[in-house]
Amino acid sequence: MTLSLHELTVARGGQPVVREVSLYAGRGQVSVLLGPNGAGKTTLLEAVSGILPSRSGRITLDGHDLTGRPRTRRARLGLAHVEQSRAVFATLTTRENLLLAGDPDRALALFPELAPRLEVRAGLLSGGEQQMLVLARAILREPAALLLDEMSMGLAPAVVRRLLPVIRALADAGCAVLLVEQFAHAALALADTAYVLSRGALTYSGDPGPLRADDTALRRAYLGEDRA
Ligand SMILES: Nc1ncnc2c1ncn2[C@@H]1O[C@H](COP(=O)(O)OP(=O)(O)OP(=O)(O)O)[C@@H](O)[C@H]1O
Repeated sequence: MTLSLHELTVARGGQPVVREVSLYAGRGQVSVLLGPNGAGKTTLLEAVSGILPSRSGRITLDGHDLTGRPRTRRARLGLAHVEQSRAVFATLTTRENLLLAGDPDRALALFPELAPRLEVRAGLLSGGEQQMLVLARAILREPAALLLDEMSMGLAPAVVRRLLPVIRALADAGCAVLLVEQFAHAALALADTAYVLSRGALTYSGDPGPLRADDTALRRAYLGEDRA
């Protein structure tokens, strides 16, 4: 499945905060969306999954037009969104949280760390364990495309290093992953394609190589000095 945005514009409080953004997240690929705070990354993901309406432009998933469709319809077509809020059912156990999405054993194959925590209420898990749970729940639903918003926020670098290969493996299994990340270097190391958003518009699209190789290129894109 390919997730495709064509000249997507999204407004917040009457102001466009994502402006005519076109990007592709291909099947089997990790596409990374970087950019400074307030650039519009979360807004863009929320418009793609249907939390927010888009003002103009088009969103398609493998040719199916998602634009204007309700969130549930987008999810049924295979689009999953792991939000920044890292929402788990806090009063349910880890096992119960997993059962709502699929077979807990499959989740444990991805994250064996959760095995001793199965009977613990999800609200009592550490931040890293909660993120594993949230990711496992999304993966159990076998999404065609997965949007990940700041998965690593507030987590120790060692935990982030643990999560990123799982994302890579998910893409290798055929999922189209669109990853919003603060840890630019770690995300770029994983990426097949990179996009940089600055003040609502794309300033870089394509090969992550130049951004990996040269901090100046990344900084210029963040500052909006390179219009793609
Ligand atoms: N609920 C809201 N109402 C009005 N404006 C908002 C709202 N949420 C965010 N904004 C504004 O929209 C713009 C984009 O914010 P957004 O959260 O999408 O950026 P971001 O790139 O995800 O940043 P961050 O990395 O800080 O999460 C910002 O200028 C922000 O102030």
